[in-house]
This record gives sequence, structure tokens and C-alpha cells, in this order.
Amino acid sequence: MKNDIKTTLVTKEELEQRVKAIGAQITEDYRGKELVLVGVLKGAFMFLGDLARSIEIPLEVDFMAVSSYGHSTVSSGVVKILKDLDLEIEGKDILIVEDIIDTGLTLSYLVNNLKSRGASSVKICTLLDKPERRKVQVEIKYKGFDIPDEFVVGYGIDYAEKYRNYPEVAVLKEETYNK
Ligand SMILES: O=P(O)(O)OC[C@H]1O[C@H](OP(=O)(O)OP(=O)(O)O)[C@H](O)[C@@H]1O
Ligand code: HPA
Ligand SMILES: [Mg+2]
Repeated sequence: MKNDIKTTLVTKEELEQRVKAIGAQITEDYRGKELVLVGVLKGAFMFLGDLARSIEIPLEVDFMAVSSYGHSTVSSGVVKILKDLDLEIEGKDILIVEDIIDTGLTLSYLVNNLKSRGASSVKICTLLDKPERRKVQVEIKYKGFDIPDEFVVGYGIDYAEKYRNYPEVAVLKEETYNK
């Protein structure tokens, strides 16, 4: 796997430190609230696991699966719900946990969708942001890192479903895409 990597953008240590800091901030901000972490599958699974462990107040966890990329590196722009929430979220404080915001299409769809179900609040926590790529504006409450406009993998994030288990955020070598 390591042979397929061109460069590392965010190291294990940087991830660990930043995730802990965001968790501490969420702990302060959501004390006394009905916090529900909504992880966006599949990319957010690793970030959500680490983040949840660094939040020191009771919370609920649920997941949604939506897809706009499929096996491509370009967003189709059409967001499809593949798996919906199990929990009722009326009156709850929702924090959507995402691995990466690129065009913003996935999240702007999700925020509107969850607000329409009567949540008390719907905010966004993303590990990575590619601001240069934005097509629709979304308000981000917690952010790990800004990254340049490069297709990244690792720490939950895939290329054609692979590399999610790579422990750092990295860019693949060109030749890997044509394998
Ligand atoms: O801001 P956008 O341009 O909408 O892109 C961001 C979304 O795209 C990726 O998901 P993907 O559809 O690849 O699903 P996955 O998490 O299962 O890999 C990523 O995990 C975000 O959810
Ligand atoms: O850089 C990326 N890598 C993987 N999936 C993605 N979905 C949006 N941007 C990316
Ligand atoms: Mg993907």
C-alpha cells in the first residue's frame, strides 16, 4: 500500500492532536445538549470513531450513507440516500461528521434534509476541507485541516473503495489511478 502513496498531507500525529482538540471544543459547546453525531458513511467512520472517544459528554451516534462519487474522482452532483438514520432527531442537536468537503454538494443536501426533520440545530464537523473546489457554500462549525485541490485517500477516505485503512491523509501516485 505504501508503494502507491506519492505524498502525505496530514500525518498520524497531526490527526491525533487535531481530533483531540476538536473533541474538547465539542465537549464544551454541547454540554447540557442532546448531541447526536451523524456520521456520513463510509468515509467518516474512522474520524467519527476517534472523535467520539475524545468527546466527554453523553451522546448518540447514527449514520447516513449518501453517494455522489461512486467509483469516480469527480462528483456526479446528484446526491442519493443509500442508508437513512435509525434515530428520530426532532429536538436533538445534530453534528454531522464528515471526512471531507469538496464541492459542498453532499453536505448542503444533508444539512437541509436534517433541518427539515425538526432538529434543534444542525452543524457540520469536517476533518478536511478543499475550499478551492466549492460549488455551494456550507457553514462549517468545526474543521480539522484545509488541504489543496488534490484527490486524497486514507483515514477513512477511499479511491474506488480502497486505501480507507491507510493511517494518514495522503495523495496517490498518478500511475495508481490507472491500475
Ligand atoms: O463535497 P462533495 O463534493 O459532495 O464531496 C464530499 C463527499 O464525497 C465523499 O464521499 P463518497 O461519495 O466518495 O462516499 P464514501 O464516503 O463512501 O467514499 C466524501 O466522503 C464526502 O462525503
Ligand atoms: O479527495 C477526495 N478523495 C476521496 N474522495 C473524495 N470525495 C471528495 N473529495 C475526495
Ligand atoms: Mg468515496
